[in-house]
Amino acid sequence: MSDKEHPQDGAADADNDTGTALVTDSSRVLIELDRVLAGRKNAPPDSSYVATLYSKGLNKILEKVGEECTETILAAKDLESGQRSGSAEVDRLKHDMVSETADLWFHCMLALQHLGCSHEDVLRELARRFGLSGIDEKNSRKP
Ligand SMILES: N=c1c2ncn([C@@H]3O[C@H](COP(=O)(O)OP(=O)(O)OP(=O)(O)O)[C@@H](O)[C@H]3O)c2ncn1[C@@H]1O[C@H](COP(=O)(O)O)[C@@H](O)[C@H]1O
Repeated sequence: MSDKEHPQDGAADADNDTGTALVTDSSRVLIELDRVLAGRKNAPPDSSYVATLYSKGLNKILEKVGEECTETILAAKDLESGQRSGSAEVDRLKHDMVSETADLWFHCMLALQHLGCSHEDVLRELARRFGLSGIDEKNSRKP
């Protein structure tokens, strides 16, 4: 089912130019994607990829997060070992790394939405940590 068949998506009906414009505003694309993910909760289970994963439940969503995590690790290893290849090959390996990371981020956002959280909660946590040394932050987690 296309976005046109999900009226709750609103701006997702826009053409590919919108997708290109969103790349220049990284928080905007997360906001728009979260809005689509939230809307899919009311969609029939077999009407889209996201609706299908919601209907299959948390274990299936987490299985996808795990798969995408593994695929991201493999892409990172391939990119590192291909660094001395020709530039066209390095470009391809970088593209694979970015693509797998996008899959991972997407499925993490889906897991967050399924559990009543959103990317904004994660951004707030990153903002809270910003400027705090990793060692100090780790120590602050200890009871
Ligand atoms: N950003 C994404 C996105 N990134 C990755 N994917 C899907 O995530 C899946 C990645 O899993 P795999 O690489 O394992 O591919 P697969 O073999 O097809 O998956 P399986 O059959 O193994 O489950 C692919 O089906 C991708 O299409 C995404 N699907 C949807 N979105 C966004 O979510 C919106 C809603 O999607 P629908 O619910 O499908 O309309 C879309 O408009 C997009 O903005």
